[in-house]
Amino acid sequence: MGGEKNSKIEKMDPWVLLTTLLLVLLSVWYLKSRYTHWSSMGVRTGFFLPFIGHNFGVLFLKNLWTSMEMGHKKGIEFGGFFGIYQFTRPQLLTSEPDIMKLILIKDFDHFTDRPALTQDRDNITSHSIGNVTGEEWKNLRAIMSPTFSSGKIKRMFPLVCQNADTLVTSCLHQASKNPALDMKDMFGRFTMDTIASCAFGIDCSSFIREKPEFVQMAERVFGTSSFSGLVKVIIRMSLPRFARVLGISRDGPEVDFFRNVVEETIRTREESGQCRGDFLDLMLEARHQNNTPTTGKGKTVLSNEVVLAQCITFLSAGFDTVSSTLYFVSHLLAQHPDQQHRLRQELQALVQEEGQLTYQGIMDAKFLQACINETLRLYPPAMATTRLCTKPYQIPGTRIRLRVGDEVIYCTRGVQRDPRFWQNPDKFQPDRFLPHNINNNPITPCSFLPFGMGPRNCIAMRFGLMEVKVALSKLLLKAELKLSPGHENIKMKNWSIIATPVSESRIVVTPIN
Ligand code: HEM
Repeated sequence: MGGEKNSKIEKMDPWVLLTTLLLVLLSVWYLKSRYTHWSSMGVRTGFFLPFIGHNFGVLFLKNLWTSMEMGHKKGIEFGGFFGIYQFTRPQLLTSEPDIMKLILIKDFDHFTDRPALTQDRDNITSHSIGNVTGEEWKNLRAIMSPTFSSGKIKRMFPLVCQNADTLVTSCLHQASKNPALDMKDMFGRFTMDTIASCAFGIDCSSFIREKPEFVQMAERVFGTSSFSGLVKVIIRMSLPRFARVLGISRDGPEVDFFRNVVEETIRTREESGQCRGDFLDLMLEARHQNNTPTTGKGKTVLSNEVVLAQCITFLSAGFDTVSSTLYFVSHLLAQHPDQQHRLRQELQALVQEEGQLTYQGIMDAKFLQACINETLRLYPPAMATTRLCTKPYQIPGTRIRLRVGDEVIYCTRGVQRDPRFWQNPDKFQPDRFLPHNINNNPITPCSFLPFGMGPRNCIAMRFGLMEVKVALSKLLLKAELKLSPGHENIKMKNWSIIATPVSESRIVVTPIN
């Protein structure tokens, strides 16, 4: 047998042998040059596999948030920095708020971009404010920011109240048959109706109609809440050419559906001059202002295609974040009836004072804000904050030199439960966010950042908070929330990029007389 093998090798074409040897040597050289990136700067990496890098963690760990928390702990164990390879792409995880403060705020001009979800310019997402880079992002953010000012958000208060009233009526109606309601589903419908109304200018009526077309198409946009969705995102981000070959970076039919909706609405509004005060109106207003900046190519930034990209972004960035937060806060209040009682008293006092819930009353309510902050600390919907190095950067006090394209990751969930910055980090204690407690015990900068931080934070923070505050307040004024047997603990989807409760997450809703 051995002799047969030797004779096979002897018979091999010397060119084949030479090419194989060359390929092996090239692979070794390539891997060595790739995988010494962090060790050459003294950053520890722990165990990883050639070509796959640290991605094996995603395959063997139970869920995404555990991997985030482990990453944060590794960062602490390794002296503040954990060098990661996403396949061969280097990512630097830091566990230190001081470093993140430099990256997100002080030295932001070196980190203006976020790793793009897709680099394919044919994909509508590539025009999204969350994805565009450099000057294009600066221009777009400058145009869009006024759209999210408190004055403009206030104009949308009645639209949000209308949808919250429908949510409460539907909850009470369903609770009269079975009080253990699937609140993930109810909050999902409220959020969907609100985005449909505020971003697309249409009435979705998802409480009345079973799965309207808008909802079916929106669900395709949220394809990231499964394991396969997560794998697609990783491939799109790390291996864009491969993603193109596989056809997973192309727009799906849902984009055509939303394009038709947006173009039709724009046409109707331009013809009729009708205004609803929603995001679409505000973007059209910005477009019609003479001073609309242009891109380097002389194209208007807010073309129909760009407006469509932002509407789809509001849908993807604003759906799970808001509906999950509503679920988490309701669950935590059902778990802590004393805190629920305190919050209801604050809301009842507001109504007594003003005769009804007002925008200002809700936005100024201190204990309401504290309960939501504490929920967002324990369950931040976006589990990590990421930035891309856009200008070479030496991290002060270290040997770490970041090159253009290197990625920095910070585990929001890890730092927000880090005992170095929070007492009783896993306990729900809204009081820690009351103004007098913050004055006595200030929050470490960058240890609480559910909406990100710095110039590229969540542009819609005020709007998202308003949605959560309005829906929660209206619900608590009409109903008591209690834990449902079998649903005592929050169960989360394992592979959703946005922290999301599993389907059929129930809470008992009892009307208050
Ligand atoms: C509770 C609700 C929400 C939470 C916790 C949340 C959280 C976040 C976070 C963590 C980021 C990244 C920030 C950073 O990198 O520093 C972000 C960005 C963003 N969010 Fe939100 N978000 C919420 C609601 C919304 C809503 C309702 C919308 C749209 C209507 C929205 C639109 C966006 C957009 C467009 C960006 C990208 C901004 C940019 O790159 O300039 N978010 N959000």
